[in-house]
Amino acid sequence: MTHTLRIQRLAHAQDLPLPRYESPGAAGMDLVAANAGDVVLRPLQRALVPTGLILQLEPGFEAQIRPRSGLALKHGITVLNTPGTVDADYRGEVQVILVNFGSESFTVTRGMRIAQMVVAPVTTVEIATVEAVDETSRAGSGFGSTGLTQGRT
Ligand SMILES: O=c1ccn([C@H]2C[C@H](O)[C@@H](COP(=O)(O)OP(=O)(O)OP(=O)(O)O)O2)c(=O)[nH]1
Repeated sequence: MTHTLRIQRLAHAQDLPLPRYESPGAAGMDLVAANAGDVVLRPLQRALVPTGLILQLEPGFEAQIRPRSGLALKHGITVLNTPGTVDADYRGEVQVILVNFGSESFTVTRGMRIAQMVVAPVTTVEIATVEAVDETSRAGSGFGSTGLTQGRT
C-alpha cells in the first residue's frame, strides 16, 4: 500500500534531489548529503551529516536510516546507529551518523548518496507487568545454544 510522505526541504537543500525509489521494487530511498562543504572522515571517525529534510510521517510509521551496501563494501562507510529511527512525531532535520570503518580517509561531498531510508509500520504495545512470564520448551536457551550438542556453530 502506498502512503504519502510529506517532506519539507530546508533552505540548504533546495537544490538537492528528493529521496526516491531507484527501482520499482526498491525498499529504500537514497538520502543525499546536504553538508555545505566536504566532510572528511578519517579511519574510525564518525560525523553527523545533514540531509536538509524534515519528514512528516503518518502516525504508526517510522523511517529507518540504513547504510548503502556499496559504500560499506568499497569504503567501509556505514551508519553507526543502523537502523537509525526517525519517529513519526519528529520534526527536526533528518541527519545521518556515518562512520568510517575503512583504512583510508573518506570524503563526503554535498549531494553524495550516503544512506537509504526505509519507511516501515510500527507496532506499539501496552506494557502489562506479570509475576512470571509463560514457560516455553526453549526457556532461556540462546546465544548459540542450538548448535552446541551437534558441534555446529
Ligand atoms: O539516525 C538518526 C536517528 C535519529 N534521528 C532523529 C529522528 C528521531 O526521531 C530523533 C531521536 O532519535 P533517537 O530516539 O534515536 O535518539 P535518542 O538518542 O534516543 O534521543 P532522544 O532522547 O532525543 O529521543 O532523532 C535522525 O535524524 N537520524
